[in-house]
Amino acid sequence: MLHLDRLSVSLPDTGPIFAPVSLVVQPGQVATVMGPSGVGKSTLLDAIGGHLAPGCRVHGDVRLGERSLLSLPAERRRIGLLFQDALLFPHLSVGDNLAFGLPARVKGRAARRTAVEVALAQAGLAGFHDRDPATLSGGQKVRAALMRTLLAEPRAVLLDEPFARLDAGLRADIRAFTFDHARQMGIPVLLVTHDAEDAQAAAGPVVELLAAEQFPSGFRR
Ligand SMILES: Nc1ncnc2c1ncn2[C@@H]1O[C@H](COP(=O)(O)OP(=O)(O)OP(=O)(O)O)[C@@H](O)[C@H]1O
Repeated sequence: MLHLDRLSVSLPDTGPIFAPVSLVVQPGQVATVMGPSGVGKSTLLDAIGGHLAPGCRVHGDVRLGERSLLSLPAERRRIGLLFQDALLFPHLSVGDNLAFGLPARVKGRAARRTAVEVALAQAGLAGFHDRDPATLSGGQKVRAALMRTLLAEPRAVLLDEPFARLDAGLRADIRAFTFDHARQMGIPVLLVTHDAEDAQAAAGPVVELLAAEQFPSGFRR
């Protein structure tokens, strides 16, 4: 279970930028965060993943199970991330991108290659191991990047508008593919989107981030 408990973020020179948000995401559930552009949705995900810029401060708490994540560095939180941009490392082949996500305990060239080939096949990308990521279509890139994220066996996944660049028909397919895979892993998923159809398809709780100034005073700590 991913639990946001009155979570907000201060930037280096500001008070909290959005009103505190509380949310429980159960394993296998996809929750949605919506809100106007610039309100702080990506910043919220950065706070959960441990990727805030120096000088930013987190208010409230983020727990995975019973454990607060806030004292852990990003690499120990085991939170998977999937963004709209920079989905794949351009200097690595598609297969090596997926291998990058594999945990160290999958040892040996052959075992790692097999794990990657299985994931590529699951993503409908059999035979794509040696392809340059630049040659993939938008939907193929999202599927490959999702598999890289899931191969790392994350304990929760954060999705920051990963479908935004896809056209409408493809978007529904890739969205279903993403949610199905995340649900199969039985982990909590948090989706940032501007699209009400994304939120409907996610079928989990929806929270709307409000700018802090819309929130009654007395919140600043
Ligand atoms: N490290 C930082 N230093 C200063 N300001 C920052 C920093 N990171 C984010 N911001 C600012 O914080 C605010 C929230 O940005 P964020 O990208 O989280 O919004 P968003 O809701 O995800 O927007 P969009 O929907 O347009 O992607 C913006 O005003 C942004 O410029």
